[in-house]
Amino acid sequence: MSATITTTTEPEQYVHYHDGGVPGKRRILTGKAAKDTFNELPKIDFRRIYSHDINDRKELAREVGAACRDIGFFYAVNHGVDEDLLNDTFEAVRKYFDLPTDIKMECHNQKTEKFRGYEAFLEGKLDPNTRGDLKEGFLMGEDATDPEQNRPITPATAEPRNQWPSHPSAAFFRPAIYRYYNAMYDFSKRMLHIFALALDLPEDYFDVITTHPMTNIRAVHYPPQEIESDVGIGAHTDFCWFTLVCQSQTKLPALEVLNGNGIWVPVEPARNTFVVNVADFLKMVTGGTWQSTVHRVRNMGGEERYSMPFFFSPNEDGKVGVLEQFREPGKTYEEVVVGEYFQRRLDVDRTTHLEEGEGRRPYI
Ligand SMILES: O=C(O)CCC(=O)C(=O)O
Ligand SMILES: [Fe+2]
Repeated sequence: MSATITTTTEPEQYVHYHDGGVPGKRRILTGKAAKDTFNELPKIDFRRIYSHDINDRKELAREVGAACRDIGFFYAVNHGVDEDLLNDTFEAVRKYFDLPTDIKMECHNQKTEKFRGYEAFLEGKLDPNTRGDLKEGFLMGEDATDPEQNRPITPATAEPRNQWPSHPSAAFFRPAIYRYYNAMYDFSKRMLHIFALALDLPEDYFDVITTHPMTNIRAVHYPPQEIESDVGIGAHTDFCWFTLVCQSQTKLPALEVLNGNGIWVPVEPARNTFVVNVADFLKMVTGGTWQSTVHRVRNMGGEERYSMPFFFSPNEDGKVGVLEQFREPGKTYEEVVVGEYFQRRLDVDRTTHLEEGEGRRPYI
């Protein structure tokens, strides 16, 4: 005779996401199985980034380092970028998205290899399980032919990369975006020093591969979503050193960050505050010790939402590899060419944009 032992096991549940076209999943852990993870983002006071005293900058870096390791996201308060400039940029972004579709479509992003220009509703599809991202956007970035930048890029090219609307009713947009771009660029250069300090490296350690950074602003408009299964932007990681997000003041949070237990943690909108997140290249150099944390947007609060992420990357022809201090003996490590990795990730996004296409335009 044998006794029958029955055990009941809870069905395992997972959160699914796409990381540059590569599907990933994370088990949802609750009760006793739950790990020690974060349930909110720390607020870090960035006044110290402007201090002439290295000890102040190092103290700031310690707080930043802990957030990068444990969360991959934090709020930067007292960042020093002019609040009126940020408000004016939001106003310009709002006005731009209110323009007639044909004026926006003049700069349709499928006309450029680097996806610059206007992206229409549902054309983006970062999570293939959705009907597309419920957002419209405008992407610009490093371009040696735009005089407002007045900076060379690598590899040197005189080919334009950005597209700008030519209609007089949109003339306000380009200067407004450039004021924001140049302010965020300067702040990002300082920010990179803090990340280097947080890794116990000299402040300028990453500067040699960030002399001509790849950069992007994506201005985004998320209408209120009515269908529970929709997303504003599907779950993903960012492919840059780090991202600075300015978001408009909606009553309910819309940006969400995935924690170690597979729970989406809301990012509360806070006035004059940047949301900062570690992205793939910082994860790479730290051998994964810092997290490039998965995030998404769901705009369920019934209000229009606008955001203006600034993505800051190394030089296009730079190479990144795991830093000495994170290498394990006997293991071999390969370097990644920044521009190649970047373009691979961008191409995945661009082809998912082109899937079965009602109203979708071919890449020209
Ligand atoms: O709109 C946001 O708050 C974040 C957008 C985002 O994650 C992205 O554009 O990569
Ligand atoms: Fe993102």
